Parts: sequence; C-alpha cells; structure tokens
Amino acid sequence: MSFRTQPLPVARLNRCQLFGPGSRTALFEKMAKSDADVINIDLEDSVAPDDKEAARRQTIQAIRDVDWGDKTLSVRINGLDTPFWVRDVVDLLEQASDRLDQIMIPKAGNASDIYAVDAVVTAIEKAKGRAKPIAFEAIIETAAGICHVEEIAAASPRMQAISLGAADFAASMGMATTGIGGTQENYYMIREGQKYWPDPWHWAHAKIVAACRTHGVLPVDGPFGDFSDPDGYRAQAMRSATLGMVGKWAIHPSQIALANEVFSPSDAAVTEAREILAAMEEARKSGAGATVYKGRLVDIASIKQAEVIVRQAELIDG
Ligand SMILES: C[C@@H](C(=O)SCCNC(=O)CCNC(=O)[C@H](O)C(C)(C)COP(=O)(O)OP(=O)(O)OC[C@H]1O[C@@H](n2cnc3c(N)ncnc32)[C@H](O)[C@@H]1OP(=O)(O)O)[C@H](O)C(=O)O
Ligand SMILES: [Mg+2]
Repeated sequence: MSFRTQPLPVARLNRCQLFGPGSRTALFEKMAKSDADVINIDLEDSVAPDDKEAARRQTIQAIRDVDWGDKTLSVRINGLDTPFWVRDVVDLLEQASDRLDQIMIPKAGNASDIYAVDAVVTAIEKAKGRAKPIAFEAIIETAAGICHVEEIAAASPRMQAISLGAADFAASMGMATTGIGGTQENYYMIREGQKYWPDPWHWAHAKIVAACRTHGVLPVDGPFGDFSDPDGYRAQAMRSATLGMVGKWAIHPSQIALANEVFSPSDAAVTEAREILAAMEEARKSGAGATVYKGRLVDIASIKQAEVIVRQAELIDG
C-alpha cells in the first residue's frame, strides 16, 4: 500500500481510435465524420517510403482544412530508428494548426525515446508560443517496450495513452504468427481431449494496464487485423475491457461501432453501479463499511469499482 493516490487519466473518451494512412487523402473526410473518439492519421507503417513526404504534407493540410469536430486528433509519426521522425515532428508542430491534439510515438523502447520527442516538441512549442501542449500516446510493440513500459508511462507529463501494437510486438518477440491480434490457432491448451484457446496477448495487456494505471495514462488495445471477423474483434475487445483497457484501434470503419459498444458501459451496468453506490451510502450512514447487494458482498472497494463505470458513463453523456 502506497501513501500516494493513484492519478486519474485525462477525462476524455478513447473508445475507438480510427486509423487511416496519411497517403490516402480520400479517407480524411470519412474519418472525420465517423463515430470514432480518436483519429490517428498514420505517417508510419501504412505509408510506403516513397510516399512519406507527400503523406506528411497532406496530413498537415488536412489538420488545417478538415472539420474534425470534437475528436481527439492524433498523428502517428515514424519510428525513432528512421530518418523521417524529426521532420514529422518539426513540420507538424510548425505547420499544422493548434487543432492537432496528440502525437503517437511508435515502437517506444524506453523513457529516452519519449524524452527525445518531448525535447523537440517542447522547443518548438516555446518558439511558436503554442497555447495547447501536444499530448503523447506511445505504442508498445517491441520486446524492449514491454520490458520498459512503466518508465515509458512515467516519461513525460505529455503521456496520455499507451497502446499495444500486436503485429510489430509479435515480430519483435519472435512469435510464430502472422496474425494481427486475436486468437492464435497454435496457442492452445488441451483437457480431456478438448482444445481451449487462451489469450496470448493477455500478459502484455495486463502489464500495460498496470503501468498506465500507476501513472494516470489511458491503456488502449491496438489493432485487430482481420476486419472480416467482427466476432473475433468483439471477443478481443471484451477481454481488453475486462482487464481495464479503455478502448481499441479500428483499422477499418466496420470496427468502430464494435469498439464503441464494448467500451461503453451498458445501461444495466450503469444502473447496477449506481445502486451499489447508493447501497454503500446507506451502509456508511449506519456506520458499516460493508453491506449486501443482490446477495453478494459489497464494500468500500466496490465503491471504487462502481465509480469507474459511472465515470465512463458520465463522460459519454457529456
Ligand atoms: C498493424 C500495425 C498498424 O500499423 S495498424 C494501423 C495502420 N494501418 C492503417 O492505417 C490502415 C487503415 N485502413 C485502411 O487503410 C483501409 O481500411 C484498408 C486498406 C484496410 C481497407 O481499405 P478499402 O478501401 O479496401 O476498404 P473497403 O472495405 O473497400 O472500404 C469501405 C468504405 O470505407 C471507407 N474506408 C476504408 N478504410 C477507411 C478508414 N480507415 N477510415 C474511414 N473510411 C474508410 C472506404 O473508403 C469505403 O468508403 P465508400 O467507398 O463506401 O464511401 C500496428 O502498428 C502493429 O504493429 O500492430
Ligand atoms: Mg506497428
């Protein structure tokens, strides 16, 4: 038990992060009109090396021109192991409008990666007199990243979110799969002749959630590549939500409604959470720290659990 209070993450919706390549300008208006809470325009792996400069230019233009409504607007820059990332950061900060909310840092390996981007961003913000500080989201998608996820979460006050990038993560870990997230056919257990498929991403998700929650950062599930498998997407999203993640990427518009559904508490869950809070308030008045709700124990920890759900419902209701 620490005397420190666990910090709350930023109070904004992050149920669905919709991705689109910065080189596909025709998608920008569609992304802006979508129901995703966060838009990630990608300058990294969905953009071919020959298209990098044009994608950067087009992205900056779109940040200025497109009506992004009240969405969180984020751009994924290129990795720190490429020749592109510095120019991405400098041009975005100098040329895109204040409408840009966040920079997403791929393949973050340690706190120094975040520090390096922070140093460049901070210098340009000061030079330009930018009123609104840029937020950061880091992607954990390497063995080094998962080993150092806690220092990454703590690396800068700009850190608002961390996602798992399942494809690069699998490659970095040497995992025997070409699938992007979800159930892996060969990762099974067997009991009485029946196969069961555990979740190979579980431990990484849990480690990211713990690091994020320690430092007041939003933990987010990454991509699910097979956009023709809505049931698989929903199952993965529900596992992530149960573990404490607040949202999931969509790499195709068909995944947006699924993410919004899974990461919005149901009416029944909100009603139950409010009833638990009411039951505990009654208990408190009579001097008790625990009581019975629908035949089960609820106590002071239940208040905190119920508040997670009520807080999310209040964010959604605005
Ligand atoms: C794995 C790692 C990652 O990097 S994931 C993140 C990077 N990837 C991307 O950004 C890819 C984003 N998605 C796409 O580019 C496309 O969706 C697609 C290539 C997967 C499919 O495109 P396609 O046009 O063939 O799809 P359709 O089914 O025909 O589209 C139907 C309709 O929807 C519109 N559309 C398509 N994609 C988007 C989108 N992203 N946003 C908004 N709208 C979209 C399309 O234009 C059609 O519109 P219509 O014609 O009906 O008007 C990770 O890093 C890791 O390591 O894990
Ligand atoms: Mg990746």
